Amino acid sequence: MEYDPTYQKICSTRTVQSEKKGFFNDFCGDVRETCGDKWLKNYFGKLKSNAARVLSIFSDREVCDPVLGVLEHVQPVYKLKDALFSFQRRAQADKYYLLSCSTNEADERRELLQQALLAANLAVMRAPQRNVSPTIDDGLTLALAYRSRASILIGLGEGEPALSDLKLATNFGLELKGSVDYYCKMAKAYAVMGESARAEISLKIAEKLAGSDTTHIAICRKEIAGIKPVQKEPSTEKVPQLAHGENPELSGAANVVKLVETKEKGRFVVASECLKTGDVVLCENPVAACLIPSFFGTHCHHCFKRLHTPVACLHCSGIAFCSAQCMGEACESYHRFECEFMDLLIGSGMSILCFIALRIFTQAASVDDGLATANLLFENLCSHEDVRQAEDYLQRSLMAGFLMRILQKAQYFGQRKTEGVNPTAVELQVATALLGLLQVLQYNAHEIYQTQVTDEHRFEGSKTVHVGAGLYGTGSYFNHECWPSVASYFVGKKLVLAATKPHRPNEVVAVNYGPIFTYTNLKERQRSLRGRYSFSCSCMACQENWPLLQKLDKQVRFWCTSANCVNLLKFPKDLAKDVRCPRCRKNISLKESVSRLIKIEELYREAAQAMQAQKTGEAIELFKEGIDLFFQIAALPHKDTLVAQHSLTKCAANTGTTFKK
Ligand SMILES: C[S@@+](CC[C@H](N)C(=O)[O-])C[C@H]1O[C@@H](n2cnc3c(N)ncnc32)[C@H](O)[C@@H]1O
Repeated sequence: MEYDPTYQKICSTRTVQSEKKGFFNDFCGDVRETCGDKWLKNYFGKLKSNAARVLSIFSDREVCDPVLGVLEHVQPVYKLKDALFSFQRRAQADKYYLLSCSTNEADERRELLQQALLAANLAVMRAPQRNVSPTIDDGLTLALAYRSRASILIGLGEGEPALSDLKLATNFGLELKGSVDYYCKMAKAYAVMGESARAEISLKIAEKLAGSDTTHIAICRKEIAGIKPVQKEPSTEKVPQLAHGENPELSGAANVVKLVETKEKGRFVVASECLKTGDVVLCENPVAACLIPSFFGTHCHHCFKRLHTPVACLHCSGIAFCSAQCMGEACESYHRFECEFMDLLIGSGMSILCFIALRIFTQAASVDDGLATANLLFENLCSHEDVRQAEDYLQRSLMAGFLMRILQKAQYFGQRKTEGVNPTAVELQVATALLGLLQVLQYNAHEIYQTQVTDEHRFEGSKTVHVGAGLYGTGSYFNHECWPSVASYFVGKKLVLAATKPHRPNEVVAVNYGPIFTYTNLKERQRSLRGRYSFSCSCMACQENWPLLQKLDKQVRFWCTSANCVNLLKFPKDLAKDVRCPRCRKNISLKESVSRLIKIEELYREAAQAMQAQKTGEAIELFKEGIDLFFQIAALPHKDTLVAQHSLTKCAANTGTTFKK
C-alpha cells in the first residue's frame, strides 16, 4: 500500500482539532506563518525530545511572541449560574405541576408533568449555590428548584429520584426536616416506590409535627391511598465475568490471553489457551475517559449515564451529573480545575483526545502523580515517533502549551508568583508530558459507545451512539483485524471485549479500529489504516481480499476432515461422493460437515427469533453454540456466520449500557 502523506496529515490533524472551527486552528496558523518553513524544517523538525520541543515554543524567538501573546489571554470562559433565570423556570415548572394536579385526564396529566420536569431541570441547572444571589429567593434558589422537582417526580411515579431531590433541597439550605410538607412528600415518594412501611413512618412524623392541625395530613393520607406503586424497570446492564478470572500480568484481562510481540505488528494480545465464543477476555476501567461536549446536556459528565434528573455542578451550568455522588466525585477531583475553562476548551475546537490528555492531570491526586502516570503511558504505549512530521509536532506542542496554560490559570500548580505564561520547571515537565500523551492518545484511545434503543424494541431501530473516548491500559494492546474476533462494548466507561469466535492457543485476539471488511473495500481500508494508524493490515480478510458483505454469496469453505490437514475445500458438487483433498491427497466425505452446517443454520435462525422476541440471553447462547460449531467444520467468510457474529455483537452490546431517547 502506498504511503499518502497528505491523507496522513489530515488524519493526524483531526486527532488534535476535532473541527475546522475553533480558535486553536487560527492560533496554529498564526504561529506557523510566523515561524516559516526554514525554522520548522531545519530547527524544530530536528529536535529530538518532547522537552526540547516544548521549551522551543516558549523560548525561541521565531515562535515565542505569538505563543505567549495568545496564551497570555487565556481567561475563564464558562456557563454561569443565573438565579433569576432559575427562579423563572421554577415558576414555570410549578405552574405546569399545579395544572397537572387539576386534570383527571391521565395523558394530559403526564404531558404536563413532563413539561414541568423540563422546566425544573433547567431551574436546577442554572441555580447558584446558597446565598450567592441573596436578593432572589433569600439565596435558596437551588434548594427550591430541587424541592419543586421532587413534587413533579412524585407525580411521575419516580420515588427514588424524588427522595434524592428532597435530600438535596435540605443539603442546600431548606429547613425541611422540621416541616410537615417535607415528611408528607417523603411519605408519597415511598408510597410510589411501594415501600408502605416507610411511607407510614414518614406520615407518622408529619402527624407529630402537625399537632392539632390535621387537615394537611388527612389530604396526604387520601393521596397516598390513591397511589399505585410504580415498578422500577430492572436494569439490563451487567458487568460480565472474565473467563477464568483476572490475568495477574495484564490488568483487566482474562487469564486466557497473553501479550506477545513481533517486529511487524509490535505487541498484541493472543489466546494463551482455547477460547470459546462468548468468553470475556477484557473488562477494564479507563485510565481516563471524557464525554464528547455535544452530550454534556444529555449524559452524566462523570459516569456517562443518560440523564433524567440532572444534578448540577455548584459553580457552572455547562455540565450535568446523574447523581449527587457523581457530582461530588467529579467536583472533588478533575472538575474543580476544568470547571471555569469548559467553554474555552470547547471553543478552541480541540479534539476529545486533548480533553483526555488534560484529564489525566486534572484527575490525578497531585502534580507528581499526574506526571508519573503520563510519563509511564508515554513510555509504554505506541506513539509512532518515526513517522511524525515537524508540523504535527508543532501543532501538538502548541496544544500541550495551551493545556498547560489552562492548568496554570486553574491554579493546578497552586498560587503562582506571576500572572505571566513563562513556565516554571515543573510546568515545563507537565507540558512535555502532555505532548507525550497527545502522541500516544492518537494511536491508543478507544471511542466509547452506548446503544440507543427504542421504547418498542431492544434491537429493532436501535443504534450505536459514540458518546465519548477513553484510554485503556490493557485495551491499548489489542491489534486490529478487518473482521474482529471480539465484540467490544461498554458498561458505563468499562471496556468489555468478548470473543465472537473460538480461538486456538496463540491465535490473535483482534479488535477493529474502524474499517471493517463487510462495508469497506481493501483499498479504502488500507488507506484508512495507514493514514490513521500507520500500518498496513495483513489480516486474512486483506490477504484473501474478502468481498463486501453485499457481494458475498452463500458459499462456504469446509476444512478437510482428515487428521492434521488444514486445507479448505469447496462445497461438494455431489454429496454422495467423496472428494479428493489436493493437499493431503486423501479421499474424504463432507457429508457430516454439510449436515452440521444445516444444524448451525438452524441455530442461527433460532437465535434470530430469540432476538426478535427480545430474549437477549437466549439469543446469545444460541449464537455461541452455532458459531463454535461452525468454526469446527468451516472457515470465514461465510455470510450467515458473519451475520451471526454481528448479531452476537449487538446482543452483547445490549447487556452493556443502553439508553432510550
Ligand atoms: C493500539 S496500538 C496496538 C498495540 C501495538 N501493537 C503496540 O505494540 O503497542 C495500535 C498500533 O498497533 C499496530 N497495529 C495494530 N494492528 C496491527 C496489525 N494488524 N498489523 C500491524 N500492526 C498493527 C499499529 O502500529 C497501530 O498504530
